[in-house]
Amino acid sequence: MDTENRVGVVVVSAGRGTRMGTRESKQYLLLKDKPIIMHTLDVFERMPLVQEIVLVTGAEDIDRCTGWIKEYGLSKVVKVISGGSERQQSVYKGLLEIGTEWVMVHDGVRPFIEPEHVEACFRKAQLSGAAVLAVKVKDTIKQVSESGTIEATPDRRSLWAIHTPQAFRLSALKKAHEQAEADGFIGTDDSMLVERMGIPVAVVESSYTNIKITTPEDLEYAEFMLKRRGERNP
Ligand SMILES: Nc1ccn([C@@H]2O[C@H](COP(=O)(O)OP(=O)(O)OP(=O)(O)O)[C@@H](O)[C@H]2O)c(=O)n1
Ligand SMILES: C[C@](O)(CO)[C@H](O)COP(=O)(O)O
Repeated sequence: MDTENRVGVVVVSAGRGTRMGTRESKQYLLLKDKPIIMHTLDVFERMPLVQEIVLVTGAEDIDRCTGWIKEYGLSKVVKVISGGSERQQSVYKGLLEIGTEWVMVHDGVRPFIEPEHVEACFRKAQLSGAAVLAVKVKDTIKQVSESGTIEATPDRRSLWAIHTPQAFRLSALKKAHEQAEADGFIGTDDSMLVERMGIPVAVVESSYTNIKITTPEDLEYAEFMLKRRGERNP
């Protein structure tokens, strides 16, 4: 496969998981005896499209992650580095280690991403410059004031919940991060940084199962998802 058709992946895993409330950071909790982060890395490891993976983790977790990567035979993980205090800083540190023309950024705590959606996101980015996975919102979304009163009800037909991976030309994403840093701007995802550079970002439909494991009830759903996956691919 030529270099234009290969992509590097930054998997961010340096968060504390405060909303999960466990002593162990959520990305290292075991699902079917395997740390969540290893389930996530495994999806990208198996994709021919993926040339290299950079794992961004806590400084204190580098050694055990390196051990697991060997144990699970993840040959595409070329670097394990420490992240920053914000997700955005963790992503930027990962970008500095990527050597491919295209990059995808993925949350370490989204282990149920489907390879066909990863591929669709990358192909769309190659055509349009930048692309993210997302799902249409199912609820009615309200904008609520600090005092707890509804201020606005945006038209649901235009609302999407944004997922990862998010795919970009590496040079464009790096530039967007550097501009955000210079402006003191912190975004909750990478596409926000690219959008503010005036670059259009395409949205590709993902699956509702691509959850970000965030709060305790997500773990029960994750167990269910793994069981279902095991039954489908015994
Ligand atoms: N400084 C940070 C913060 C977050 N992340 C990663 O970004 C992803 C999405 O973040 P989130 O789910 O919010 O994770 P946490 O920040 O760990 O969770 P919380 O906000 O509940 O503390 C996770 O894989 C997390 O490890 C990161 O690499 N570096
Ligand atoms: C990048 C992201 O997963 C897209 O939904 C999300 O914005 C991460 O936000 P968090 O505050 O770190 O959970």
